[in-house]
Amino acid sequence: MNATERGIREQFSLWNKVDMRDVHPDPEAVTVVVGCGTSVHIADSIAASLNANSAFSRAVAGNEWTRRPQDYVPPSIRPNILALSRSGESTETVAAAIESRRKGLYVTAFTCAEGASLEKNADETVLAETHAEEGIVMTASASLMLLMGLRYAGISVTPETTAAAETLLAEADTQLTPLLEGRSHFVFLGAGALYGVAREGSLKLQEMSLSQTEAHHPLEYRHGPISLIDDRSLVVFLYHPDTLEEESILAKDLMAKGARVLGIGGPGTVSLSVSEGADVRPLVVLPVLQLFGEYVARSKGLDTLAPRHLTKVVTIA
Ligand SMILES: N[C@@H]1[C@@H](O)[C@H](O)[C@@H](COP(=O)(O)O)O[C@@H]1O
Repeated sequence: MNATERGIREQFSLWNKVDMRDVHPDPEAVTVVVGCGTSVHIADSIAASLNANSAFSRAVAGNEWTRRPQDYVPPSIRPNILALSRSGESTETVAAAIESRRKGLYVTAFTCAEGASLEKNADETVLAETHAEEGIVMTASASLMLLMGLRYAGISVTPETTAAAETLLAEADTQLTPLLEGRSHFVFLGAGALYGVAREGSLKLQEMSLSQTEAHHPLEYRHGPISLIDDRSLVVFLYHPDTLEEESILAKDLMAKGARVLGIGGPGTVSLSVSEGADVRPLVVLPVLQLFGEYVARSKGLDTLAPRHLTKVVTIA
């Protein structure tokens, strides 16, 4: 087992160590959540969770926030910034924090890197302890920042949530191999706060297994992308409990067209049940998406420790 896979399987003990102290959004302010790569996908789930808990928020990619903030939030609004970065050194995220503070905006950082540039350029920082040996691909660190974001949004993440995620991963572990056989077209579907993690599942699969993948809101899939479905398709369906019925009808339709469906929290060729509620579901399902990438990589004979063309941190001179 390489460090990437170990990071996925052994992350749960870290979840229960996260200390959030009293870090919460200002309910009167808009919160812009910034990051790059995995961190901006996690940001998307956090922003959805903040909105659902009455704190207006949106996720913006680091460089977009630095270069054209007016395209995301009107200049008359002065948002607070939540910056996410495992390394604390991604150029675009650090630049977004610096530029935000230059304008007098309050910056909170979630990171795994104590003393890095992001912490130095934030008003407050919450640190997560991750595996020192985590590889290029973000796994436990992504889960930890999502957990922190859910707590930031006021959602209760308890040891029971951790246990539910661990049980789900163990169940997935026994079911994934037969699903993959003959499949080369991968789709991730998720609604609301599950959309960010659907995108993250898709990114994980690209990074780990060099596969072409896509992520969509479930009912958007009928509006064009469905034309690609055939007997090479594998759809990872992250069911939202509020829209289970309409999503189940879509899954049935996809299976009738030849797709296999990994149904997480709903029906599929393989169905995994999720005991926890909608608010923590993005976190509970995330390790399964990480393990999915590992399985597809293994089926292609690829090592996920150091995927081609990727570095752990992207710094731009
Ligand atoms: N290859 C890594 C990605 O896996 C990571 O998601 C991104 C953001 O990193 P960080 O969270 O450290 O800012 O950086 C690089 O592109």
